[in-house]
Amino acid sequence: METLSKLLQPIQKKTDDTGNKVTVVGVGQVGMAAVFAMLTQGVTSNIALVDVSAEKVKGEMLDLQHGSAFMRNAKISASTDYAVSAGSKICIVTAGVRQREGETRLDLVQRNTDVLKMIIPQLLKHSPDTILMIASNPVDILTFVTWKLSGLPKQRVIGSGTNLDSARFRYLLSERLGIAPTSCHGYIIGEHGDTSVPVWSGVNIAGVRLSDLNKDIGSACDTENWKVVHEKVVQSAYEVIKLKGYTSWAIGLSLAQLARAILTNAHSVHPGEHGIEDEAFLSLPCVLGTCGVYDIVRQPLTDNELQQLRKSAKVMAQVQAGIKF
Ligand SMILES: NC(=O)C1=CN([C@@H]2O[C@H](COP(=O)(O)OP(=O)(O)OC[C@H]3O[C@@H](n4cnc5c(N)ncnc54)[C@H](O)[C@@H]3O)[C@@H](O)[C@H]2O)C=CC1
Ligand SMILES: CC(=O)C(=O)O
Repeated sequence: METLSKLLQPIQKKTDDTGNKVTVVGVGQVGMAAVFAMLTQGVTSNIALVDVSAEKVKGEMLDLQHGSAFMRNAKISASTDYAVSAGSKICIVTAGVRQREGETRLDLVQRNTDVLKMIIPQLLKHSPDTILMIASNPVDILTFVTWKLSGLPKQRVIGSGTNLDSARFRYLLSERLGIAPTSCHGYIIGEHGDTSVPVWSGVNIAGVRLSDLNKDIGSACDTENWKVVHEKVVQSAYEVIKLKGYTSWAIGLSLAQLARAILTNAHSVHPGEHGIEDEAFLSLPCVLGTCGVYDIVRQPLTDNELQQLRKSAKVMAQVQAGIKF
């Protein structure tokens, strides 16, 4: 008798199905930060990695598997073959090129559209019921591209959008107010990045709106110059890219939070990408759960905030018009 048979008396065949499988396509800085956050936070116990580089994807898989005993018994698989992604509840796409110093996110659009053309049909072939979550940049436009390529209903195509910008905003508010980021409530909506819109009218601490204390907050005539907080949010990625070459930890944590909301059917509200009009995807506060986006919160906006959101949508539409599908 072999050792295994001496140890175990089989009662039934084991299944690998955990019901919470997540595939991450692109095992670069963003993909691996998201994977590490999801595994260490116990967001999923079943991760599949896919990348074009066979060596890199195998190396990342082995390195994580060697850490298994420090985590929560997750199954970690990897391949260049999309069959490894079969049965995923969520597929997160972080593959493609990133900005070099001096480039904007919009500069990446056609190169990363071409990458998505290869990836999306493969993901859907193996996981037809999946929710697609896009992080590759320019994320708003690539979420629109994914929606077009996939033919899925909008509620199942989600971009990480301004979830990251909002987290940066809350951190910077916390620094100025001396209050924890989790207790500083505020949303950035619209484009992830350069034309993002800070909803100053709703920023609050324990329900106390800062705009009731300073009616000019965030505007050009605000003598306390709070608008610099949003300016810093917009500059954040450029600053980090200049310093370390890429951004990774914050977006990894942001993706893990969105994945958790879906896998736990949390009905929690996140500024995620959604098709606000037929031809543009921009971030608005969305209620997320196991079926994807359930609702969009009807956030009251000032005329100025609405005008900025429309400007964001216009920029998106202009860039989208030039994409070759
Ligand atoms: N939405 C957000 O808030 C953020 C988005 N990003 C974006 O995420 C993307 C990835 O950034 P990084 O991880 O830093 O880049 P990276 O260069 O470190 O990794 C990209 C990975 O994609 C893989 N890849 C390329 N083409 C592929 C294909 N056709 N199929 C499968 N894998 C493929 C590469 O082999 C590489 O491993 C960029 O577009 C970047 O701009 C980055 C930070 C924040
Ligand atoms: C690169 C990028 O999109 C970010 O860190 O915001």
